[in-house]
Amino acid sequence: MNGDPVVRVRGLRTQFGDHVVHDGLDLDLRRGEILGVVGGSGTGKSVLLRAIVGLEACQGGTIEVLGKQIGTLSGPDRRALEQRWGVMFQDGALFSSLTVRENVEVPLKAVAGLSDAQRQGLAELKISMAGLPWKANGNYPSDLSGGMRKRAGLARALALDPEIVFLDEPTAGLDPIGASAFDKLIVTLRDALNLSVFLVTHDLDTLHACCDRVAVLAERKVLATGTMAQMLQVDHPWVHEYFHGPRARAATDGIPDKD
Ligand SMILES: Nc1ncnc2c1ncn2[C@@H]1O[C@H](COP(=O)(O)OP(=O)(O)OP(=O)(O)O)[C@@H](O)[C@H]1O
Repeated sequence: MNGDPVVRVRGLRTQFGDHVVHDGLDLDLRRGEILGVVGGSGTGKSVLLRAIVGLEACQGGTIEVLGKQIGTLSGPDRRALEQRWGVMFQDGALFSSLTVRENVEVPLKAVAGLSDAQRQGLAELKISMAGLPWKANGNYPSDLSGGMRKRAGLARALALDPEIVFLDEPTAGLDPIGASAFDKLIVTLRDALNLSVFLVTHDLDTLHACCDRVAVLAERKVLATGTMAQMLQVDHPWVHEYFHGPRARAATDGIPDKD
């Protein structure tokens, strides 16, 4: 990991009507890191993710991804940049009428020159990298458990060999064993594929197991960033309660600090 940011957000402002979600928000995602983005419900974690990938309009500030400023790119440049990241939305956002393999093939259709067989082969590879069994290729999303649907969403996010992966609450709704397996998968894939990972979560276990740094959203901005150990020193009521509360103590029990 080095200090070179692959995502650089400065002075971001987003709002819906009169409701200002972010105001003067600054954030970096460094190359090769797993950054956990936390905050209370409604603090704008998902809106931030969507703004970075260009799915949400911004009312101020700048967002650079891989050195390119989102919002100033021509159509072809924008599409080329979009191929360098993958997004896993909270519910997987899979097409219900397509099999898992067909879902993963969707982004691959943007790649010119791939035969049907090559596209299928690549999709099957990503599905297996996401830890799904072979037979899942032909399953429809409705045939899958919640955890398997998340893995299918992850396979689709990996389809184009991205440099950055955005994960929106990847362990929400999973049982603790499934969540822990997913945490390990994220770290394994980051290491194997040299990914930079922007990970929105409420899950303290995930923060401990995966994240190199944490960014806390509160009061419409990023209030604090740092390692888990540094978060314990932050003197702010919400941050203190989150990182020192009973759930935090349960999550840290027996787990050594990352640093
Ligand atoms: N399309 C929209 N129109 C109006 N308001 C919106 C829209 N999308 C999000 N919001 C509002 O923006 C705020 C931030 O939403 P967001 O989904 O980013 O929160 P969050 O931090 O991800 O919350 P949670 O942890 O509960 O998922 C919320 O108040 C939400 O109601």
